[in-house]
Parts: sequence; structure tokens; C-alpha cells
Amino acid sequence: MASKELKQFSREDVASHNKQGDLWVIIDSKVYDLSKFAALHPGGLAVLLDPEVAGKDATEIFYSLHRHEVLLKPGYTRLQIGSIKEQSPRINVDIAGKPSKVPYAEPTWLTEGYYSPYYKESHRNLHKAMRELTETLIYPDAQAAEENGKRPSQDVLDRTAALNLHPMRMGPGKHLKGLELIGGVKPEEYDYFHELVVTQELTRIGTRGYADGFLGGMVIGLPPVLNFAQPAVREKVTKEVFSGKKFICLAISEAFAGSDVAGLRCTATRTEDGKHFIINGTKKWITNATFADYFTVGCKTEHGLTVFLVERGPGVETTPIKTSYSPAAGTAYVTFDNVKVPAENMLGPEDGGLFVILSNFNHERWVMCCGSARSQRLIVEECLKWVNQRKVFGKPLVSQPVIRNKLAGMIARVESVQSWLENVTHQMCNMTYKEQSQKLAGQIGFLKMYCTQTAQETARDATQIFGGRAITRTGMGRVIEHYHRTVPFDSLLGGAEDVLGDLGVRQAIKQMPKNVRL
Ligand code: HEM
Repeated sequence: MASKELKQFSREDVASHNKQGDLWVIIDSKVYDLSKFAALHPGGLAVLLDPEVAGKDATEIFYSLHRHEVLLKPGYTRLQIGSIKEQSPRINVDIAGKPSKVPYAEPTWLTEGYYSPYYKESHRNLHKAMRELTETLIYPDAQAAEENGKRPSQDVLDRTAALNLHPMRMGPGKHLKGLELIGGVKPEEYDYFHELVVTQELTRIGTRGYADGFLGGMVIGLPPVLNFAQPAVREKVTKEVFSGKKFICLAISEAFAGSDVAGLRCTATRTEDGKHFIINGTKKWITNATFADYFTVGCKTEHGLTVFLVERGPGVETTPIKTSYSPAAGTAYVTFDNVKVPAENMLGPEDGGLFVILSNFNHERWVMCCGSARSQRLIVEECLKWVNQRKVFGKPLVSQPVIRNKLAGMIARVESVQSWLENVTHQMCNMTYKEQSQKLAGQIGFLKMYCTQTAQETARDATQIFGGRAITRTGMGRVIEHYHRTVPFDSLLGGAEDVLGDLGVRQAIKQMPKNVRL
């Protein structure tokens, strides 16, 4: 709009343009000329010619039928020819980049007038910078890629690499040394709460396939390289991955074995000269594999499991798998046929791979909890807005007790999930990596199970609240439809819900003192 001179009109000026071929409306103090557009309007011509709409203030009816984003599409912004004299827009005017004012749309620490023991100035600075970055740079790329199924654009990956976003997603550690971090956070003060902020802001974008496509493979596939690779391999691979130029994925699950890692069938056999391993086997559901250059692969070796870093090359094939979210995630079936891998690409000790794989799970699952907690909150925000603006039987939807009851459940669930997550994050900040592995596997297992159970309840309630709009991919309920369709991913990836709950109980039973009795 910047290049076009906008005129000022009175309501009487607008009222005279109320017929086919000469049709204006007012939406939130802005005047739109729909004369030519009316015949192309996806909602039809007749609704626009209604005497209550043509030449009138259509703000309320417009917002009961469209998301605000419709007006922001370039093709539609140009329909605005002016605004009403001495009036200014009142709807969604101060939201971009700032915390939402909708109750419970932000966690407590971001809500004005509330307190938290966990977050310092540096977390707040990081939060501001991340919100702006995601809304201005990543959001548009995510919306496009979720639809067209392409991986995140190289431009966005390069620009986020230049800001050192990628290493920031790997938690605190030596890999941040000497880097200038987003929000001015000093590498030595970077903790798991900073990482939580980064993950939760990225999740707010609300596109589940893209979210995994946006280097989800790095988040789960690079830690074994950071923690267990030989220095030369580690240096090379982390540099390439953090630059956004090369992609890595974690290849553990198989059609034969998912959560039961010990049942893997992919094999690695040492060559006679001892310098290489030959890998044969398959992997399934591998996030980012479609475009990955590196694969962190769990293999059966002579006396156990061993993890290898495999570079794409002869014998490595990836076939995209169609899942219920976007191909932007790059989910693939991977085959390794006589793939020759140097022995120095072993990650951790030979036959000691189970520990490498298991120690990786805590961080992966915790990241997923950060995401789940934040995406549930996005749904709460969508529902609160909808119940307030949607009218049924002449009253806002929220006047129905059954709807308020659903909202109560959703809000209570999201608040409890976030609080538990913050407690676990606080433990992580105060424990060594080894202590985390020993003490938090059960806690994180339970937390992830609870996150994904509550997420599915919230998806179901939100679908009921939005009705038919929750089953269409475009329009008012598009966020709910997407959430409901993709929410099972969280409950399966990184360990299935039931398996994690069981893990937590088994860990607790192991820690039972021998001498306790009722
Ligand atoms: C600048 C003005 C307008 C634009 C650019 C616009 C654009 C659109 C678009 C893109 C859709 C498809 C659904 C979506 O993506 O949300 C739509 C649907 C619709 N529009 Fe509009 N519209 C405008 C004004 C109006 C007004 C004033 C009315 C008043 C009744 C109206 C009534 C409808 C209806 C009934 C639908 C179908 C909704 C559904 O399927 O649930 N539109 N419009």
C-alpha cells in the first residue's frame, strides 16, 4: 500500500457505492473497493450485495467469516482505496512481534504483571529477537513450504545461520564458544531456558511439517556427533551443518523396530583390514532424510549396537514417505546397500551404541515437550478468539457453558504442561549431562507422555469448538485442522506415548528403596 495514496472518506461517501459494479465496504475503518473483485470473491457475489453489507460497515460480519490474514495478502491489500475520516484501525493493530494480550496466549513469564523465578533479562531479550525473527523471516517461508512441500528455503537457512540460530538449538555447550548469539545472549550464560525460548518461538509458527523440516534432523541427529565423534569429524560436520549448507538426520527407527531400539536389524560389519565398516539395512520415518547429506545411523555390530555417521554416497538411497504432514519435513525411507564407512566415523565405542542412542533421547524428548507445550497454547489462543467473536443463537459462542467447560480444561492442561516443563528445564540447568541421563529419563518420559495426551485432548476439544471450520484446510479453522491432523506426530516421534509412560514407571521402580513397606 505504501506506494498508493490513500484517500479519506466519510461513511456517506461509502454508502453511495452499494451495487454490482460499484461496490465499496468498510472493514475496521478502511475502505475497500470490491467492484471488480466481487465476481471473483470466494464467498460469492450475493453475500457482498446484501443491503447490510454493500456500502456499509462490514467489520463484524467480515471477521465472523475470515481470518485477519486475508486482508494482509498482497492481492487483497490493494483493494483498499482509503480510510474513514478521523478513524483508525482497532483490530489486530499492535500484535506483530509483541506478546499477545489474549489471556493464556503467552506463558506466565511473558504475561504483563506476572512473575517467574526462571527467566532473566537475557531470556527476555532473546525472546523479543526470536519473535521478530520468526514472524518476519521464518513464518512466510513456513506457510509457503507447508503447502508446496519443499524444504525450508536456502535463503532462510543462510540468514538464520548467519545469526547462529542453528547452534543455539543444540543447547548450552562448547559448540557456542566465541559465537555472537541472537538477542545478545553471551555463549557462557546460554542455558536450557534460552533453548526453550528458541524452540517455543519456532513452534509458534504452527506448521508442523515445516517445523521438522527446519533442521529437526540436526536437533536429534547432531548430538551424537557433538558428543561422541572424533575431533576432526566433529569439526567438519558441525561446521557444515551450522552453516545451513549441509543437512543431517537421525536414522534409528526401522520397519522392524521403533521404540524397541535393541531390535534393530541394520548391520555394520568390519572389513578385513579393520579400517572400514560395511552397512546394510533399512530405516523408516527418517525426518529430513530426503535432503540429508549425513545420517546418524544405529547398526547392529558383532556384540551389540554401534552408531555411525554415514555420508550420502554410493549405496545410500532415500525415498520420500507420504505422511499426514507436509513433505517439507523430508520424511523418508532409507536403504543402505553395502555402504562403506570409515571406522573413524564411529560415534562412541564399538558395541556401545545403545548408550549413545539412549543418552540422545532426553534432549530430543525435552525439545518435543517445549514444542508441544507451545503449540497447545496457540490452540488455546485460537479458541479464545473464536468463542469471543463467533455468534450462535444471537450470542457469542462463549456464552455456552459446554464451551466454557472445554476451555477450562484446555487452559488448565497447557498451564500444567508449561509449569512441569519449566521445572524439568530447571533441573537440566543444574545437572551435568551424565546426571541428566541418569535422573531425568523417567521425568522427561512422563512429561512427554503427558504433553502429548493433553495435546490430543486439546485438539479434540478445539475441533468441537470450531465445528465444520476445524475440518477445512483453509479459512477460520485452518490452524485447528492442521493441529488436529498433525498432533499424533508428537505422540509417536521420539518414543511412543505408552512406551514413555512405562519407561518412567520402570525407572521409578528401579529407584525404590529395598526396605520400604506400608
Ligand atoms: C476485502 C474484502 C474481502 C475479501 C478480500 C474477501 C476474501 C475472501 C476469501 C479469500 C474467502 C475464502 C475463505 C478464506 O480464505 O477465509 C472468502 C470467503 C467468504 N467471504 Fe469474503 N472477502 C471479503 C469481504 C467479505 C464480506 C464483506 C463478506 C460479507 C458477507 C464476505 C463473505 C464471505 C463468505 C460468506 C465467505 C465463505 C466463508 C466460508 O466458506 O466459511 N466476504 N472471502
